[in-house]
Amino acid sequence: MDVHMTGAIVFDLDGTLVDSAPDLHAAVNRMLAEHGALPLSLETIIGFIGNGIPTLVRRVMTARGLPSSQEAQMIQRMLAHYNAQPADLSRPYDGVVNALTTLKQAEYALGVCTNKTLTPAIRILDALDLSRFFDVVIGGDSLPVTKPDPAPLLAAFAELGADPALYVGDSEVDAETARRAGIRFGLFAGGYRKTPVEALPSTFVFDDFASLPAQVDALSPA
Ligand SMILES: O=C(O)COP(=O)(O)O
Ligand SMILES: [Mg+2]
Repeated sequence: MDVHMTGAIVFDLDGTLVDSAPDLHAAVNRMLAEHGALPLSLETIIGFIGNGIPTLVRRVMTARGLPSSQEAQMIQRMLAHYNAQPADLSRPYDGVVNALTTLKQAEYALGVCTNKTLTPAIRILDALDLSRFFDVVIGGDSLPVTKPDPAPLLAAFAELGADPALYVGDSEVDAETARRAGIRFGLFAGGYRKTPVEALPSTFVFDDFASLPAQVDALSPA
């Protein structure tokens, strides 16, 4: 990889670096069971991921017809369940560790910008031995606003202090965030997106992390 290419790359977490839906699903169903409500399927929960845990809980409550007066308490219970077991079932996608290793060796500064609450985000990165790659992690509660507002992504790049080369994410929210931030976007097609890839603005699309370093190398200098 050419030295002149080196800059900063920021990654989304859920559905991009890590297949985290199984632990979110388990925590949701533990929370629902406490309230005497029926469980929801993994597929349903995947459709609710992308805008952070408070929004996930609101979507779950709507699906189960639970009164919004219980919202604050349910968000608190969800966080308690999820923080206790954030990475029992979650795994990095194939090729993620090798791709991060290659990009780090090429002296890219790497960061994470997720809408997931910061505490479980850091616990997951630690549990899956991914924290060592990242110099900054911005969570859904790090700033007063969340993605698709561009502020969290711009804050991640500002902390990294290198030229923004690329944002990598899996969802509609990520594509919109990159567009509003004016930063190139690599769309991982293997995550939790609901829209066809053609409908989302991206610099490139990839479905295998083994191909990511070469895609980054092919970009013009940041
Ligand atoms: O927690 C969510 O809902 C989404 O998290 P993400 O921004 O890492 O995809
Ligand atoms: Mg995501």
